[in-house]
Amino acid sequence: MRLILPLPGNEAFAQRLADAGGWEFGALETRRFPDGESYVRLLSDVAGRPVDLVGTLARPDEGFLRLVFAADAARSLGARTVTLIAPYLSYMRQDRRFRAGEAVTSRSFARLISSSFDRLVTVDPHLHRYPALSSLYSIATSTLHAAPLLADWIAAEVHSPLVIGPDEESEQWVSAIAERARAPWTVLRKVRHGDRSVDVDVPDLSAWQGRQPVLVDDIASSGHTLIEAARKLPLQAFPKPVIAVVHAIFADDSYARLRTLSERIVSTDAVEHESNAIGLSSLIAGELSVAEDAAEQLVRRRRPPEPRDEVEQAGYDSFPASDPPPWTSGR
Ligand SMILES: O=P(O)(O)OC[C@H]1O[C@H](OP(=O)(O)OP(=O)(O)O)[C@H](O)[C@@H]1O
Repeated sequence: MRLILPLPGNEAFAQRLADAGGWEFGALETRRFPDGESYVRLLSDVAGRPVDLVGTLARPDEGFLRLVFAADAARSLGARTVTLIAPYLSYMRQDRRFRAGEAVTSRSFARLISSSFDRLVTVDPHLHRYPALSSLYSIATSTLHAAPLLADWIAAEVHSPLVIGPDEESEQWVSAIAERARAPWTVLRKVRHGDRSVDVDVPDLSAWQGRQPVLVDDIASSGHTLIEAARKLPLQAFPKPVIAVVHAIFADDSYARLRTLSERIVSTDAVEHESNAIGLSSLIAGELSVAEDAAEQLVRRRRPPEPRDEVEQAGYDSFPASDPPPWTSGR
């Protein structure tokens, strides 16, 4: 049976995923040594099983090493496959060198993840200049889409909506949501000047007067794109917009600011946030169930297991492990 293992902070989502698929919900122990290094211990038997590490990657720098340590531990303890379930995939926006000398972090991050996992499952990654995750990641990838769920939420909750995307690049995504929600749609024009600096230009929307604007976006990061758009819509005598996003990062005080500028804010649970109203666990569980065989075939080409080291040969590679592990004492 699949084993769902949550990274710290992802327990609630992982539990919903395990429940949706009828899979075992496992546990990891993590802590910091006094010197700041990470300690990771798997508390569930992984040998011979497909193991799914669940960790949304908002604020990835904080937990990245323990994610890799957990994956490598699962692999060296005999997991059949090790999958990363990252409902939000980080480091997708620095997809080229915008200025001389910059690190193209999307490539480096993909290489690091690909070296520890067999497979990646994610939802609406910010694929702007990459055609697909497979052009970036060297492991099996599944890209899932929240657009139908957003559309169904809009159709059920908003009377007479007008679906609005923040920039011209969102046109395809926004039109698909609007079509399913049986609503008209349009896009605004956005120019980004910096991390927290964007201009949003609202074209003449008078043809849709009387409708409830619904701003949709893939990510609310600094929140400034949505803040600018929400500030400007009432200038054309529209009511405050409803806002629906996939990835609710909402850095700094952007959520509080947006609440004053909007009628309602909702998000998927890809990133845990108080605005979460649209669950993704069934979508992901469906993908894991349907694609299980195909995915396992794809990952057969995984590299051979790492050589067992001396500590493992001393007898601590089988479950349950001795408690406490002697080599961690005295640190
Ligand atoms: O909350 P914010 O900090 O404003 O960021 C969110 C916005 O940024 C992204 O696009 P981006 O402007 O990076 O454009 P891109 O499509 O060129 O990557 C994303 O699609 C959102 O529209």
